[in-house]
Amino acid sequence: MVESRAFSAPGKALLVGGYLVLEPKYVSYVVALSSRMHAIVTVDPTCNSNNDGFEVTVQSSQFNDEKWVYLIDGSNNYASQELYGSQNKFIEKVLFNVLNLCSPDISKTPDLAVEIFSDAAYHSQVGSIVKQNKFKEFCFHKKGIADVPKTGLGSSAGLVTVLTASLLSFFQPSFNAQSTQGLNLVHKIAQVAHCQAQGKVGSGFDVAAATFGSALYQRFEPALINDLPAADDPNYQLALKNLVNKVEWGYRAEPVSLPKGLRIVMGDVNSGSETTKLVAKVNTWYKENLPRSLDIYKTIDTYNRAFIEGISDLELLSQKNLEEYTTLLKALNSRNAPDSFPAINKVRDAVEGIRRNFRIITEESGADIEPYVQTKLLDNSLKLDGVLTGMVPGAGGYDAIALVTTESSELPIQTKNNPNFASVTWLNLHQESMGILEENPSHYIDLV
Ligand SMILES: Nc1ncnc2c1ncn2[C@@H]1O[C@H](COP(=O)(O)OP(=O)(O)O)[C@@H](O)[C@H]1O
Ligand SMILES: C[C@@](O)(CCOP(=O)(O)OP(=O)(O)O)CC(=O)O
Repeated sequence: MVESRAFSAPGKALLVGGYLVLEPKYVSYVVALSSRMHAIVTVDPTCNSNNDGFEVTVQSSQFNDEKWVYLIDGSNNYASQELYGSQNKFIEKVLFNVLNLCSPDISKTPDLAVEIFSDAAYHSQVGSIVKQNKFKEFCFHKKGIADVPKTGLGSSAGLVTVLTASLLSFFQPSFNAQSTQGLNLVHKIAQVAHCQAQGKVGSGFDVAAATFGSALYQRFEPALINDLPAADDPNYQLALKNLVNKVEWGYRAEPVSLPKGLRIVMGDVNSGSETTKLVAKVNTWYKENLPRSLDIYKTIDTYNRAFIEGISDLELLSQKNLEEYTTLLKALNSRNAPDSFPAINKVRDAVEGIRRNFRIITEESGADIEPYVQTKLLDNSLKLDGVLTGMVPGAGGYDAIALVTTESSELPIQTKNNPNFASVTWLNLHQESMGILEENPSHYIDLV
């Protein structure tokens, strides 16, 4: 009998903690977004089209029907061979690590098919057409995945996370994406695969958000992944199993959620900044400017924590005194909020402090974290009705702005025909608390 299971995982925006989160001692606040990546794994237990091993076909029909077909013959630590010359490191590394963790018997493994879908906000929608059914809708592009501009919501982290969940659900049928154990398992494998595919160990906040949803995140020690043996080392499998099943990683992913009545609004500006280059420049600046750079990081950390506290104060107020909280939201909508509401001041002062210090780093390091055009855009955004605060998310740069606003702020309407916002596309999404979700596979068929 043909069987299917489906999973989805959210995109991300790092509101506070950029750069600092690369070190385990600093906390960050990452919001999971409603834009989700989806994977549907289908298996016909009687089907095996290749005598030399089993095949895993991963298809992204949204992106010009792109397809990657891997043959796994069990040799060389379950290394896979792509049969038609297409490369996708993210898929390859997920396969490699899931297979090494589960070490299936090749002769008894049927072929697997995985279909990937990504929600619209991950990519520019220019030139795409929408296909939908009663449950889902997706944009279909004429170009392949590498040629469609990204918006920076973490498509590769989402892909790696759902693909890991879907493959684990086949190799470990009792896999439960809602259990702590299931989530931790996906998280570790997805972090390993994502780092290997990227060729670097980032902080992993994007994979954490895809797995656990919105969170206060502190990273694991990078050595955990860096110290794994090479992929073709005979000890790889054992080392991976040990790392995943026995080692305590020590990361923090504590669920958070924006207080009710508030939402996140992402403005896509441009896809112009490369995170790796920005990080390299900031690292050089940091090393050359010690101990002053450490003081700047400590100051930013204090503001980061004040932001987190301010959001939590707002949450508490919404629970304890709904009347005052409702007045606060109304005041925000009519722009005469500040002074009388300490929680608003706390959040705003914190973000101002973070931005001020990143502008110093921008000037001194040459890394355009908050370049002048973004400063202007953010300052103009803060003048709109319903905006609590705003920042350049993640590594910053020219890519995007993130605003925390009231639910009724209607920014697209407020900024229509306003030349100050001509460069901004408001993305249609909201904050989401949940990370990986198991979905109904029948919701992805008959898209027209
Ligand atoms: N829907 C998809 N189907 C297949 N591969 C995808 C998909 N979305 C993302 N990817 C993979 O992730 C890569 C983009 O990753 P990356 O450059 O890290 O961008 P991002 O910042 O969005 O994660 C793509 O080139 C592709 O290999
Ligand atoms: C600098 C960073 O702390 C944050 C980067 O955040 P982005 O959201 O800009 O990331 P990408 O999607 O990888 O471009 C690096 C890190 O945490 O890995």
